[in-house]
Amino acid sequence: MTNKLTAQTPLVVASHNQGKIREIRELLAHYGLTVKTATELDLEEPEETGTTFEANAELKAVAAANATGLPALADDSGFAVDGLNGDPGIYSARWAGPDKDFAQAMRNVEEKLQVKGATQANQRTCRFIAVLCLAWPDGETRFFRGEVEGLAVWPPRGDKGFGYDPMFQPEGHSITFGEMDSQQKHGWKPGGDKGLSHRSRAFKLFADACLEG
Ligand SMILES: O=c1nc[nH]c2c1ncn2[C@H]1C[C@H](O)[C@@H](COP(=O)(O)OP(=O)(O)OP(=O)(O)O)O1
Ligand SMILES: [Mg+2]
Repeated sequence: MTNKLTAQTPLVVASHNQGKIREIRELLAHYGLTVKTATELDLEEPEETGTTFEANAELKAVAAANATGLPALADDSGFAVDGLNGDPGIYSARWAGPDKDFAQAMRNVEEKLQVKGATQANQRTCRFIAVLCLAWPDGETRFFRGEVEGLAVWPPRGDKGFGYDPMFQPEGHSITFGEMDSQQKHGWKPGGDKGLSHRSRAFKLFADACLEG
C-alpha cells in the first residue's frame, strides 16, 4: 500500500528558498493542499552532498520527515546548459555564492558560453530540471521529475521570477521566465495540460500519483 495525501494531511515543504516556496505554495494550492515550510518550522538545512537531483531531493525530504514525523516534500532543481555539459546543474544554487547573487551567477554562465564561442541560438540550448521527493515518516519515498527546454538569452530580461529566470526563454515563447507572472510560468490554461515550468510539470506528476481520489 502506498500512502496518499488528502487536503487534510499536513505536508511539510523542505525548502528555504523563498522564490521557490512561493511557487510551491501556489502549485500545492492548485491541487487543494496547504503547507508548512521548513523555514516556518525552523528546520535545519541539510548539506546537499548528493551527486544527482534525486539524491539531494531525497536528503532534504527525508531529513524533514524525520524531524517532524510528517510527510515532507522537497524540490531539488537547477539550470542545465547543454554547451556547458549541463552546468551549473545541481550546483545552480552554489554558483550564486553565500550572498545568493544570481546576477553574478548568470554572468558566470554567459562568460563560460562566450569562452565557448556560443553566440548562435542553437549553441545556447538549456533546460530547467526539478526533481520532487515526497518522503513519508514510515520511510516510503516517491520521486517526480519535470523539465522544460529553452534558450539561454543575454542580456537577462525581467524581474518577476527568481534565480536564473531572467536568462531562460522557454521553447515556443518570446519572453523569459523573468518576464512572466507566476501563472504564466506555471503554464496553467483553462482545461489544464501538462504545464510549462519544470516545477509545474513535476507537480502535475506528483498530484496525479499522490492525491487521494
Ligand atoms: O524556477 C526556477 N527559476 C530560476 N532558477 C531556478 C528555478 N528552479 C531552480 N533554479 C535555480 C536557482 C536555485 O537556487 C537552484 C536550485 O537549487 P536547490 O538546492 O534545489 O534549491 P535552493 O538551495 O535554492 O533551496 P532549497 O534547497 O532550500 O530548496 O536552481
Ligand atoms: Mg539547496
